[in-house]
Amino acid sequence: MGRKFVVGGNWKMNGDKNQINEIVNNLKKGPLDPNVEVVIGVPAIYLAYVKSIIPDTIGVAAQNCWKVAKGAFTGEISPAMIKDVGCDWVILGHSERRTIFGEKDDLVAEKVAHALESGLKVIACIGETLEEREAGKTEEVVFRQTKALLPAIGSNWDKVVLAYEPVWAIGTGKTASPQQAQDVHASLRNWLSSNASPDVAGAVRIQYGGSVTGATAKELAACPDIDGFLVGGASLKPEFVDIVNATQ
Ligand SMILES: O=C(CO)COP(=O)(O)O
Repeated sequence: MGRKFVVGGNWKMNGDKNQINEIVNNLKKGPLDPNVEVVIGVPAIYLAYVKSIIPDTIGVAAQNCWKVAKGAFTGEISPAMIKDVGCDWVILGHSERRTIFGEKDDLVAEKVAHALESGLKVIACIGETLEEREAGKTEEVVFRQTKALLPAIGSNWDKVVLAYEPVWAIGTGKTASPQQAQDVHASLRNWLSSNASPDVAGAVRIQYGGSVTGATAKELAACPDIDGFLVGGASLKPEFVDIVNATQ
């Protein structure tokens, strides 16, 4: 036990230098709970800029990367490049990558494997659609997505944070209830105990993502198997500080 709370801000394809300056100033002003790990997911083109103005206590993540170090892959970036500009994290398998860009479980796994081999830490996203939830398939989907990651992660679980993001809750204003989120987190941890190891299950941090706000964060954060958040829209706003501080 003793999992350190970890809050990610996924800016998605938002922000320009002016807005980034505002967000970073707000984070500097905080105050941010020193017991919480904070990682911001930045558009690739601004990674180096953000890294140059953000305090070292805040992690910086790319929102995607490719599965090899270099080569003829026009438009892609590699984990080696992310590291080269001083960043330590990448978000992989986000539902927007899966649905809009057609990324399947096996591609996400290849990306996770290469990112970890390259020395990046990974926020790996999983989560069911509304249709899957209504068909009673939430666990099946989340277990399938996680199973694909097991060989990719291997013994690197200490470099991985899982983000459970039900697709129906993302950007919709429909936050999962604390009970709904807790139930999935607990059953995922249970599944990991049998399919990875009890140690992994006990240690891995599972974030919840999907319409988290300053108003909903505290109750969610109080759930025993919720170890942090991956925040979209609210990570662009001053209330992100309240979300970081939700366990206080
Ligand atoms: O997709 C998300 C974070 O990765 C969640 O987005 P919202 O917080 O905007 O719903």
